[in-house]
Amino acid sequence: MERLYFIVNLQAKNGHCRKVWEKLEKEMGKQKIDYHAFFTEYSGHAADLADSIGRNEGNNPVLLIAVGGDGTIHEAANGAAGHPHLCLGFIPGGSGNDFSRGYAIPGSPMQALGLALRNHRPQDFHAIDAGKLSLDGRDIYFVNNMGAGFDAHVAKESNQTRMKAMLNHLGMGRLVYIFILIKELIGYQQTDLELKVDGVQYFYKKVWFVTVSNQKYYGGGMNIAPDASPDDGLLDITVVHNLAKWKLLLVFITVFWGGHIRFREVSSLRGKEIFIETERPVAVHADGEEAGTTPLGVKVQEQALKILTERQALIERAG
Ligand SMILES: Nc1ncnc2c1ncn2[C@@H]1O[C@H](COP(=O)(O)OP(=O)(O)OP(=O)(O)O)[C@@H](O)[C@H]1O
Repeated sequence: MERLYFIVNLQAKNGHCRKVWEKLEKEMGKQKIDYHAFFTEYSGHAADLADSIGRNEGNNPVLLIAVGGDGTIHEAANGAAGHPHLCLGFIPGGSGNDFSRGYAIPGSPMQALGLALRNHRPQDFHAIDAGKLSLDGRDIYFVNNMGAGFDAHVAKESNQTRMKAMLNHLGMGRLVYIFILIKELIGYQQTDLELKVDGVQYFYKKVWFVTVSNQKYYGGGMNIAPDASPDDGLLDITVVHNLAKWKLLLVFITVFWGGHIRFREVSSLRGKEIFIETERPVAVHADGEEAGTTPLGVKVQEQALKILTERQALIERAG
């Protein structure tokens, strides 16, 4: 049996995650589960905690569960990369929770705890790729996706707004992205973009944004990269360009079911190594967390992380 650790962001979903953790704690108390829990105290702390757990545990098998939102699993993955005996799990307690959607992890915290606590079969652990984003002299891993341009601008504004707290309080946290998107659409200036994918160059005019995805979901359930697979050794690129503002709203609606890829202003590419340069520096996010500005490089890291997932169970049930 693996040693069980939790990294908990009680601040996720504007503090709602505390309630999630209290329920988990109670259940584990009832079942007399042996575990260690650490609580994040600052932005970036989950990465430091995952890294020190990896170092302290030597070669012992460890199941490290991040409890929070996509930002928390993003940080935990950055700390866990390079510690192959760590397996990452996730219990959703944030507002977006795209990691659960994209990696077949239950969306209900109690069911996700059930997955963490049951007797695991080898096929419950799954090796996934990660993206390595290099910019401003730093390397950052992402597990879901990264984006540059309008989407990163919206992510940044959404994370900073007081509206997020209010909507989270009302149980409508996902709406914050939509409100901010409409608000920021009016003044945003598109930019020309140069993209290099596995050595091939592409140019796009008036680009709203470019995303690089390891799995399909993004921004709280939008199907931005319908064909992305987290274990194919490839990253899926989506460029939205040359689009009138009113049409961007139309395209945006279709992203929820992946219909946007049919528009001629949406280009889809796939590759292992990507360089992105823009006419002027634009905001960049990694898994929804602010990461800096363009230019940047991205490289797929094949099977960089091991995660606990229901993926195999879903495949078996479907088959
Ligand atoms: N003690 C803390 N105080 C302030 N911020 C923290 C603390 N611990 C973690 N954070 C930061 O909280 C931010 C948000 O966390 P997270 O993304 O997990 O939740 P969320 O934003 O509610 O969910 P989602 O990303 O799924 O919408 C992250 O940037 C993380 O670095």
